[in-house]
Amino acid sequence: MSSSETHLSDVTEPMSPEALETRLREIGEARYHHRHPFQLALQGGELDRCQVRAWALNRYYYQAMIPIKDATLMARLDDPDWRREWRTRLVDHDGEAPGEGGIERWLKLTDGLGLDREMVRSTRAILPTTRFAVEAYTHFVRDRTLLEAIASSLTELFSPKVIGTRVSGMLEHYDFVSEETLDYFRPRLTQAPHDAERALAYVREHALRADQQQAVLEALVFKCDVLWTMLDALQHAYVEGHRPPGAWDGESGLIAGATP
Ligand SMILES: O=C(O)c1cc(C(=O)O)c2c(n1)C(=O)C(=O)c1cc(C(=O)O)[nH]c1-2
Repeated sequence: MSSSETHLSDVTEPMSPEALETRLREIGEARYHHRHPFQLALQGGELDRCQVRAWALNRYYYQAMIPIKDATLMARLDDPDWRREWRTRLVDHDGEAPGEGGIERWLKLTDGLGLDREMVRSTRAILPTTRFAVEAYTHFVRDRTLLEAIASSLTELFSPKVIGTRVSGMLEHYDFVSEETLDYFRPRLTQAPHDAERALAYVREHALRADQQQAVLEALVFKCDVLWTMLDALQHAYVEGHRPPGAWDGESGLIAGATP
């Protein structure tokens, strides 16, 4: 691994917006979860049904907390134009009515995998690391500058590619998933590029000083670490077999009639 991948070199002089964007994209290339072994195993068909269920169960907590994170961020935006822009994210996840939106579509994924909704929604069986990582993200957005909070969403610049690879790999390799089960991801392929483009425009416009640019780069590194850590936890518990006490046992909380 080259030093540019392992260390974030300090920003000493202000960069142009183009140079800043290049640095952000380099960070994504080196640190985004498209490189994680669990993601590679998921898309490569190397996981069993229990491991795929564990992924969907844990990722539900991320989905459920994203609108809370975005509501926190929105409350800090004093410009109505930006609030209007940001609120589409809430609608994307919560829908306009019960039964709509991204959280509901994620539950269709966990339904399709045979997981009981009450168990999924309660989040009681998720890994402690999943909880800590997702909370770290929501706290970061609450506590850091607005610029850093917005920059931390920039992982979405890289999500359409990993989603495309994940969906096609899962459809190819697992007979227990279908296009319908993976329907969550379809709208993300248009929502994510729109959201990321707006967040990037904000960052390019507002990160002008060297210290601001440094903070933006570090915010993206932080968010890559959040996503990476969530997959590390799944790898440790469900691939290497070190399941922490209280985490889903791979057997309970299944819908009646689901394949064990
Ligand atoms: O499937 C993925 O790999 C992936 C990654 C990310 C991301 O990069 O944070 C998000 C999503 N999906 C996603 O579905 C989503 O709604 C989302 C919101 C955000 C955010 O930080 O506000 N990231 C992501």
